[in-house]
Amino acid sequence: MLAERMSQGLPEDQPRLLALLATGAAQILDLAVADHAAVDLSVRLAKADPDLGHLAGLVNAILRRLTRERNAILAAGGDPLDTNTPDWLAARWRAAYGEDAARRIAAAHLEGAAVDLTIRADTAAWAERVGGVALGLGSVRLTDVDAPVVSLPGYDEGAWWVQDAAAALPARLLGAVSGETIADLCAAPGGKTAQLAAAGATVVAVDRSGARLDRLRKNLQRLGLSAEVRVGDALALNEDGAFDAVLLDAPCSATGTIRRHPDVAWTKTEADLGRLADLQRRLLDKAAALVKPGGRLVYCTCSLEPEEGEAQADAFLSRHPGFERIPVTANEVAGQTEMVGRHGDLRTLPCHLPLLSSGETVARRGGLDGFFATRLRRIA
Ligand SMILES: C[S@@+](CC[C@H](N)C(=O)[O-])C[C@H]1O[C@@H](n2cnc3c(N)ncnc32)[C@H](O)[C@@H]1O
Repeated sequence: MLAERMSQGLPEDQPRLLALLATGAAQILDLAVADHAAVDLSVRLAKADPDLGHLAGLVNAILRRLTRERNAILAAGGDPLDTNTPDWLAARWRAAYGEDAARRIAAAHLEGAAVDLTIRADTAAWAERVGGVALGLGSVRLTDVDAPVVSLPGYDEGAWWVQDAAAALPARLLGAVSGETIADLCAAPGGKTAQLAAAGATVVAVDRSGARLDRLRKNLQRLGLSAEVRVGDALALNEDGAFDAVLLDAPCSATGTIRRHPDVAWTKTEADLGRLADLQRRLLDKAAALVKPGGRLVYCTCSLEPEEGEAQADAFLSRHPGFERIPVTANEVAGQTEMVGRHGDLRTLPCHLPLLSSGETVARRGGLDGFFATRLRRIA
C-alpha cells in the first residue's frame, strides 16, 4: 500500500524509513491519532535521523496522501488472511482447518479478545454482579472490555480471576480432582494451578521461571489458595508414578493467542515450531512417567499448529501403548461440538463462540483463544 504510493517503490536499503512510514500509516489508518499529529511526528522523526533527514519531504508527502485517500484505502480493505497474516501461517491454517475457517480465524484476530473470568463458585450470580455473560463453558465474559478488573466486585476477596474461557477448559478436563495430588507442569503464572487448587486438589506447581512463579504466588495469595511451588526444569523431576494426574501446559508458539498478542504472528517462525515440538515431546514423556497407573494426563498448548497439538498427541500414543485417550464429550464443551476435534481432542479456534448474549446483556466481543488439549489415561 505504501509502495504503491511511491513512484520508485519502497527503497530496500532504508528499513528505518519503512518503519517510520508504517508507524505513521498505522496511526492514520487504524488508530485514533489526529492526522496532523501523525504526519508531524513522522516528519520530525525523519528530520532527527541523520540518514533520513533528506527524506522528510517524502515522508510528509506520502503520509498526507494517506490522509486524503484514507476512505478509499479502508474500503478496499481485503481479506485479513491475505492482508494481515504471514504467508506461512495462512498456508498452515488453510491446510489444517480449510479455507473458510482459516479466513474466519484471520478475521477474528482483528476483533481483539474479550475479557473472561474463571469464577470459583456460583457463576450465574457472579456474572450478574460483575456485569457479564455466563458462558456455558463455565467462564463469565465481561460485557465491558475496558473495565478495570481490579475495581470489579469480588477482585479483592478472590472470587474470580482473569482467564480466557478456552484456557480454562484443559484443567476442567481432569474432572473431579478433590483430594488428588496433581502435578501442574509449566504452571506459571498459575491460572490452571488456581483452578485445580480451588477444586480441592493438592497441587505441585512446577515452572523453570522464578519471575513467573512470583506472579503465580501473588495470584494464589489474592485468591486464598495454596500449592507447593517449585522452581525448576520439569524434565528433571524424579517422582515416577507419584501423581493421580498431571497437567502439562507446554511452552508453544502461542499462535492461538494472536488476538491479544498480534506480534506473535510476526515474530515466530516455522523454525520455532520444530524446536518447540521437540521440547513438548520430551515434556510429554516426562509427564507420562509421573502419572500413577490409572491416573490421567492432560496435555495442552495455546497453539493453532497441529505439530504442537493433534500430531503431538498421536505420536505420544504411538510411543506409549500404556496410555489411551479419554475423548472430550459434547457436555464438557456446552454442546459446542465444533470444539471437539478428530479423536475427541479439544480444539478451540479464535473464531469459535461468536458474539453472545444472555437476556438483555450482550458481550461486546466473541471468540476464544486457540487451544488444543488431549486427555489421556494410564492403563498400564
Ligand atoms: C504456556 S505457559 C504456562 C501457563 C500456565 N500453565 C497458566 O495456566 O497460567 C508455559 C510455561 O512453561 C514454562 N517452561 C518452559 N519450559 C519449561 C521446563 N522445561 N520446565 C518447567 N517449566 C517450563 C515457562 O516458564 C512458562 O511459564
